[in-house]
Amino acid sequence: MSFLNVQNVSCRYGNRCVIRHLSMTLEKGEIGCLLGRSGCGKSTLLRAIAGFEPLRDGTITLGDRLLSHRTHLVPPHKRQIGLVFQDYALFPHLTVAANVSFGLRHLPRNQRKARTAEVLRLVRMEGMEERYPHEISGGQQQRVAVARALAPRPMLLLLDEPFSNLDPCLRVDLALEVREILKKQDITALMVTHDQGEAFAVADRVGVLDGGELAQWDEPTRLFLDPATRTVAEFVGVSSFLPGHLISSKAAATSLGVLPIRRQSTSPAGEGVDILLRPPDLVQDPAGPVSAVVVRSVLSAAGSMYLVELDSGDRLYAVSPERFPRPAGSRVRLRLEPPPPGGWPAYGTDGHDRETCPFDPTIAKNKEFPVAV
Ligand SMILES: Nc1ncnc2c1ncn2[C@@H]1O[C@H](COP(=O)(O)OP(=O)(O)OP(=O)(O)O)[C@@H](O)[C@H]1O
Repeated sequence: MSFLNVQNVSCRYGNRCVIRHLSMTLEKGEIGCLLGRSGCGKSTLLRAIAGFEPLRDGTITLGDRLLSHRTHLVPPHKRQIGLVFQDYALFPHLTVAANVSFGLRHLPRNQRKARTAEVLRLVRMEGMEERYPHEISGGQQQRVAVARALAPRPMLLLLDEPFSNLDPCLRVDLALEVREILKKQDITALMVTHDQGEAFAVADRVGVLDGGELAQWDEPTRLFLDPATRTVAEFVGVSSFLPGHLISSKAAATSLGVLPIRRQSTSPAGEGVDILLRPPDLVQDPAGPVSAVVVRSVLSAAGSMYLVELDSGDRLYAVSPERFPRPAGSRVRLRLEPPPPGGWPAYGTDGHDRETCPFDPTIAKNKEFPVAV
C-alpha cells in the first residue's frame, strides 16, 4: 500500500462535481505535482487532502490512517499535514523565528528553539531570525513559509502554487532548492502549479488534471514522451499534431510519409489520427527531404524554433541549429528524426480541429524545448 492513497475521490460544490473519481498515490519521500488549466480542480483536491473539503465519494489515506471518506473527516489540524500557500501567509507582526516556532507551542522552550534554528538552517535563513516578514524578500518569505510548515515534522507537505508570486527567474531555482530540502528530510509532498517548468524541476510524479479528472499520473519523462491523451500532450511541452490516416494499427499515412505510430485511441484502420511531434522531432537540415516555409520564428536560449508550413499545408514546430532564425516566408529544408521506440504517439481526431496549431510566444517561452528528451 502506498504512503498517500487517494482512491476514487469525488468532490462537489453544491450540485457541481469538480473532482471526478480521481485516484493517485505517492510513496514515502516522493514529490508529486499537479498541473492543469485554471479551474480544473487542483486546489480542491489539495484542500480535500488537507481536510478542508468533504468527499462525495472515495477515500484518502496517509500512512495507515484513513483521513477522509464520505462519512468520516479527520479535521485538518489532526492530519499531520503541512501547508505552504502562494501568498506565504506569514504573520506580519511576528519575527521570522516566531513565525516558524508558532506551530511548535506544544514543545518545551529549549526544544522549540532548537527545532526552529534547525529548520531555518535547512532553508538557509539563519541570521534572519529577528527580521519581520516585510524586512525580507518574497523568495525569503517563501523559504520561511516552507520552514514553518516543516517544523512540526508533518507526514505530508502540500504546496499550493508556492512560487507563483516570485520573479520567474527565481522560481525554478527555488523550486529546485525546495526539492533538495524535501529529499534531504525524506518528506512526501504534493504541489499544485500552473508552471510545467516548476513541476518538472521538482516532481518525481506529475499529473495533469483535466476537468476534474486525472488524465495521467506518471513520471515526468513518460508524461512528456508518451502522453496518455491529446490534452496531456498539448499541456506538456510544445506540441504539434500531424494529421494522418491509419493504414494499420501501427502505421499512418501522412504528408511526411508512412510513420510508425502507437495509438492511444481505438480508431479502426482508415480513420484519421493526429500524430504528436515535438519541435526537436523536426530539424532544419539543408540536406533534409522535406520542404517548408517559415510561418514564424522565435529565438530562445535553447536555439531557434520555427512554426513551419509544409507544402501539404500542415503546420508543425521545428528546431533550427542556426544561431539567427530565418524570417517568416523563408523556405527551409527539414528532416524528421527517427521515431521514439514503439512509434510516434497518435490520437483519434474526434472533436479536435486539426488545423489549429497556435503559436503563442508566451506559451512557447514557458514551454521552450523544455524537457530534455
Ligand atoms: N468554495 C467554492 N464554491 C463553489 N465553487 C468553487 C469553490 N471553490 C472552487 N470552486 C469552483 O470549482 C472549480 C475548481 O476550482 P479549483 O480552485 O479547485 O481550481 P484550480 O484548478 O485550483 O484553479 P486555479 O488554477 O485557477 O487556482 C472551479 O470551477 C471553481 O470556480
